[in-house]
Amino acid sequence: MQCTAFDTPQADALRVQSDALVTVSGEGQITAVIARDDPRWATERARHAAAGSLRELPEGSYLLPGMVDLHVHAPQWPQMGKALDVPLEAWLQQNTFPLEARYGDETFAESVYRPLVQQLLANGTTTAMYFGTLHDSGNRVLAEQCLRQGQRGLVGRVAMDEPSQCPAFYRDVSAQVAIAETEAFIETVARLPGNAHGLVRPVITPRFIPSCTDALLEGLGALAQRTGVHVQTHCSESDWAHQHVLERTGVTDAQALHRFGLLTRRTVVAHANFLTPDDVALMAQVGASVAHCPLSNFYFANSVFPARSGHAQRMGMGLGSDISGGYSPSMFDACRHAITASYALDEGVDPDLPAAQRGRHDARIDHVFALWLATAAGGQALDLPIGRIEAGQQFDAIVVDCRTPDSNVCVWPDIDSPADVLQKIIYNATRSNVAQTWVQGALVHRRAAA
Ligand SMILES: Nc1nc2[nH]cnc2c(=O)[nH]1
Repeated sequence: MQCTAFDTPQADALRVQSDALVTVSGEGQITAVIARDDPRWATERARHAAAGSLRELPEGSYLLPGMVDLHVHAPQWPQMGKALDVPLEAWLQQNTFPLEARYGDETFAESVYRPLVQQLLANGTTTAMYFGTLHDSGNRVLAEQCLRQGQRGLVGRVAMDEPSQCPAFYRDVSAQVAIAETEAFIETVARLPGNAHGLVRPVITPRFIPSCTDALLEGLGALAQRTGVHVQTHCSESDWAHQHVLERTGVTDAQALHRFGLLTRRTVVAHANFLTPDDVALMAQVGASVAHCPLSNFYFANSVFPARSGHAQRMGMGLGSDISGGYSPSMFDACRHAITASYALDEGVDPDLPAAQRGRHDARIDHVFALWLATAAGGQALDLPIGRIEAGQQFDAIVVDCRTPDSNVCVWPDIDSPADVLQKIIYNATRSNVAQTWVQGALVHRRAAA
């Protein structure tokens, strides 16, 4: 592909590769990114042009790494954009558990998961880490939809067995059953037809400590240690959730998860707003990561996740939409919310306080950091070679077209530098700018012609 590519190899480093040739193997791996002034550029371009394998992006279109959404509740898709006026603990019981309980019905699961995967691809999300439900059949439908539509998916069979927190209609009958079914789902995913390259992966998924018994957490921790598969859960999300775990276990979420064997290099904990300094050090030491969900944090988390300081302390992190605690499927929106949230944390929000006491300074992140969170950092969190446009990475990428007639990204070529264009993309791109979505070298979504 002959294109101008933007990516962020590090948190504060934007890389612009202008008019480069990105070459991709038959297996979908980037084999080289050849700069315009490299002597190989002309010969490689001519070779691909003669073979009919050259794609040239038009003026005004740019290549970006595909978006990595580290936290999506797939069964909550029908609930996106509503029911956000109650606190987390009420929202779970009143709205979310009754909806999630329906996914034993495969037809219903298909009617939700097919458009979900389609819409996320259309928004530029090439990798999603999904919470499913308790139901083997529904979770299999989700994994199959990822495979069929070509999305990189990490799919978790949710485990939750604590009777005081989970209603009888949506609860594992025992820790043993939840552990056995999680293990069976790991096998199911490995054996899915068409999944030989591991495009879809299973995830061990205790919902969060309040909804799991110690026996379940211990069993899933042992399974994580034995299999090495990814782990996802929620951690210290809100005042209520954080206090609940402190009272029940005597330690913080992160420390309890560690004791249970659930904090690994391949663990992603969502939210994590109330991590203590010791928790951050523990996360960094283990190599576990946070799915920063800036939008849903405004509704449920009572605070802003301090991404800048967590990164300074070498803790892994990426971005999550947290559908449907977050109401937007767009990772461009997640980038914007992450930036806005960081400004709110930095400046503070209560005008009655003196300026010096209002905020937590040095908390701001910018659009480059936000793009890094949504791409390279997400890939690093998942321990997968995705998120950058360079040799050795998978060709998971999106083409952003700034000249589509309904674009909110307005570029003036004689005023805007390439870095300005990228900034405008992060602030103003919508789904209508996502012209193409590529996963592992395959074109998996193309915007419909206007
Ligand atoms: N945001 C969010 N937090 C949770 N904590 C436990 N379950 C959930 C969930 O579904 N969404």
